[in-house]
Amino acid sequence: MRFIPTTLQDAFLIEEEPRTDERGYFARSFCETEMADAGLKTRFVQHNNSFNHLKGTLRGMHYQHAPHAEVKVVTCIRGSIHDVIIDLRKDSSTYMKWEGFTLAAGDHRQLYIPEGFAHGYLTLEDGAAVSYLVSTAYAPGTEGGVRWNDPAFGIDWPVEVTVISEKDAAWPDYAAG
Ligand SMILES: Cc1cn([C@H]2C[C@H](O)[C@@H](COP(=O)(O)OP(=O)(O)O[C@H]3O[C@@H](C)C(=O)[C@@H](O)[C@H]3O)O2)c(=O)[nH]c1=O
Repeated sequence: MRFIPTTLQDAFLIEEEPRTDERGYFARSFCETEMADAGLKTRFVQHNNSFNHLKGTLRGMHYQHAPHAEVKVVTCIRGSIHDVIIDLRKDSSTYMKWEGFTLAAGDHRQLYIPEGFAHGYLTLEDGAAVSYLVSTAYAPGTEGGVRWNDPAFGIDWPVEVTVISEKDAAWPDYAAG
């Protein structure tokens, strides 16, 4: 596995290193030893899947407040998505910065998202599916969100947002502290 720094402190792209032969390939997508050596979290308590009928579906931007903050490791397992993370850690050198990544089925890439980040994604094609590990149990009362088009961040989305939940369309403007 390769751990590629992003522009955001402590967030990484994880690249698998497939070994190919006439049958296809073998690749490690999770390795406790390699991830611990890279300083990453290795204990996860949920493995979630989400499927989206249509291109232009946006989910996010979500986080859980401390002490329920989550590390997430996100993979696109069908189609492709544009995945965006925002660093909301006030003590971070990259506080309030965001970065977007295209993830596609079969690209051998995962996005490692630290605690204290908001996370969301936009589907780039119909039928896109996402699979992700989370390090902390779902705690609905502790959920927070940033609206996808909040001017405080000015996130650049590559396709039009056409499907979004009422909850995600209504997150209030971010109050920077
Ligand atoms: C996230 C989650 C939701 N649910 C329920 C609540 C609700 O009835 C239904 C759908 O929930 P949501 O609308 O919040 O699902 P969704 O918008 O897909 O939420 C997810 O978005 C992405 C971007 C993330 O980063 C995830 O952490 C998670 O917040 O599933 C669970 O039971 N367990 C869970 O862990």
